[in-house]
Amino acid sequence: MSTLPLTTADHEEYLRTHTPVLSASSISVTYHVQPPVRAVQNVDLVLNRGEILGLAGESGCGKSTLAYGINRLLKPPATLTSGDVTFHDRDGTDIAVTQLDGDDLRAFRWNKISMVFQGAMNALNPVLSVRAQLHDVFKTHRPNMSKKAKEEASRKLLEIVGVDPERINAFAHELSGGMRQRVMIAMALALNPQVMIMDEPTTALDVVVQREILREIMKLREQLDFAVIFITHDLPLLLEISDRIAIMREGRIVELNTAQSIYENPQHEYAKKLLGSFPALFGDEGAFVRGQSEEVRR
Ligand SMILES: Nc1ncnc2c1ncn2[C@@H]1O[C@H](COP(=O)(O)OP(=O)(O)OP(=O)(O)O)[C@@H](O)[C@H]1O
Repeated sequence: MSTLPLTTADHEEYLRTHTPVLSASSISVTYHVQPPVRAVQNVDLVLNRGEILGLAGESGCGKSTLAYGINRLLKPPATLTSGDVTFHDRDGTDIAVTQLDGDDLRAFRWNKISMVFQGAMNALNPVLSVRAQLHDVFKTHRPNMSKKAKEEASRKLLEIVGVDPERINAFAHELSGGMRQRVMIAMALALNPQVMIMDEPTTALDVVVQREILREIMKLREQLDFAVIFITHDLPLLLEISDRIAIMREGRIVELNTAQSIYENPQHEYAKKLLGSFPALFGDEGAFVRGQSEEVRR
């Protein structure tokens, strides 16, 4: 049984003026442990072309599990017990993501949807240079690319994410946390995906570096036209950067709305409670938080 998330007329209007890139319906995921954990229950979610969709909710509510389910990255003991995911490609074809397997699934992943994982900055291989790791992405997915083209594309990617291309020779331990995270984002961008899922991509970084990287992501998605599902329990941050926000609780999306509406006119009791737990959002300081949003958007 599906319970529809609360929303407002503004949101309906928003949906009418945007085009979906990814549609997920009735997604349910269970971890088969004792007792079983029904981590995601009958979730419907549409991601529109070029938008940033924030996924908020307290730790353990199922945000990462939903993202893994959508991108077919679940591993035992988790299984997708129900649901369909359809990717609406730029060229007009629809891809039934839940039906893909083997080589088709591997080709789809990273080409169409890429993911920046929680703690990604620690995911670089310590014994390979940045060059080797960037080249590897192309070697796997673009086997016909020449060495020269791989080098050019890798340097260009570093430039795009704000890392000096000369650092292509560096190893992970020679880079700051922010730089390592930028390299991970460069790898996620390498194949020009239409969707990027970012799971707490900046939580481990200090606030100034976080802001810089987020500003970069917002700029990039305008330049490169990809949509983002951005997962965090930092609701004030989502209010700044997202077009829409889905609020999850106990495996379900309880409210789905434009960021503006969630900020000004939250519908669900839990959304109100979440907003209320960030006192700085209200009063003069609250105005400052939204004010920054305009600055970040520029
Ligand atoms: N490998 C696992 N085995 C059993 N249960 C799991 C496993 N991984 C996650 N869970 C459970 O699934 C539920 C959803 O977890 P999930 O990590 O998706 O939440 P989250 O909202 O992303 O949390 P966080 O913000 O802490 O990452 C939680 O109850 C969690 O304990």
